[in-house]
Amino acid sequence: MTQQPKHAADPVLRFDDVHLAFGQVRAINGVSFHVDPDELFAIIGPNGAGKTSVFNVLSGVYRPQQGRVSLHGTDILSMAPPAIARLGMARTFQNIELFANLTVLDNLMLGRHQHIGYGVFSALAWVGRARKEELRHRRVVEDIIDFLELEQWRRMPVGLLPYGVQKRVELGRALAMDPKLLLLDEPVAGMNLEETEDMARFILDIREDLHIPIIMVEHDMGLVMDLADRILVVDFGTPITTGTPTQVQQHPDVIRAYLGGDLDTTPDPTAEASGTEVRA
Ligand SMILES: Nc1ncnc2c1ncn2[C@@H]1O[C@H](COP(=O)(O)OP(=O)(O)OP(=O)(O)O)[C@@H](O)[C@H]1O
Repeated sequence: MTQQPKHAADPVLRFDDVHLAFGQVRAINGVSFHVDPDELFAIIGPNGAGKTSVFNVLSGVYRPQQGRVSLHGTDILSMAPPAIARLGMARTFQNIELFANLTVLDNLMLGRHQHIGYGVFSALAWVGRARKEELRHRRVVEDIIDFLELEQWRRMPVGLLPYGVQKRVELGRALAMDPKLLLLDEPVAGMNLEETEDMARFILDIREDLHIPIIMVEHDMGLVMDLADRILVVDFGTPITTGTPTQVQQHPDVIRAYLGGDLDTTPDPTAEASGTEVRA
């Protein structure tokens, strides 16, 4: 995996006054934020608030009617999803999107080839070079397997693995793309407590050891408050506030938008999963 230098620099991402509507539905209504190098930035909001729409704009799936979005200074709004991915925007999904019949190793290799690979013609013309490239990709993938502690499952078809491990493989596939910015869409949804704790540790390691900035959309408020440097709160597509976890938790509009009550982040002892959903 490419280690990215730690430096105080321009934001990695600028998302500036973006508007996206589907007919009468304003999915994103004047949202602006930036992500700094090494930052773990979270986006929270009730169901239908527009969080996934922001990710779909970032990965080129949705094209907004208004606004500017740039990754390391490059305008991405006119680019197609594969080009944005090649630029370094890697994503995991709410619902796992892996090849269930392929092994962990093959899923990760595919993730790498899809976005970085060499063409058939270079393979024919430069057999030696292509082989070297292949070995290099293989080493990167092996590093990711070590990093995410996936050794014991490396030769197993992904479809046979426990849910939490499949989510980890998906994270690995995103890492295989050498991301400049990692988008995590509900990384712990549906996980039990142990799986959630494992995932939290890997997310922190990605930021601290690999220095890859992250945007995370997540409903588990305990996790968000523990991990995020800053949080953007949206409701009905409209930004409510951006701030540190403490600032956000105390913001009256945030409390109102969520519940008309407390933004409770203490674990629910009756909950089976990680149990830190926002509760009334
Ligand atoms: N392709 C689409 N066509 C029509 N409406 C859409 C489309 N995508 C999103 N929307 C609408 O935009 C709004 C925001 O949806 P979005 O999925 O971004 O919310 P969300 O915050 O991610 O919700 P959740 O937490 O439930 O995943 C919703 O009203 C949704 O129905």
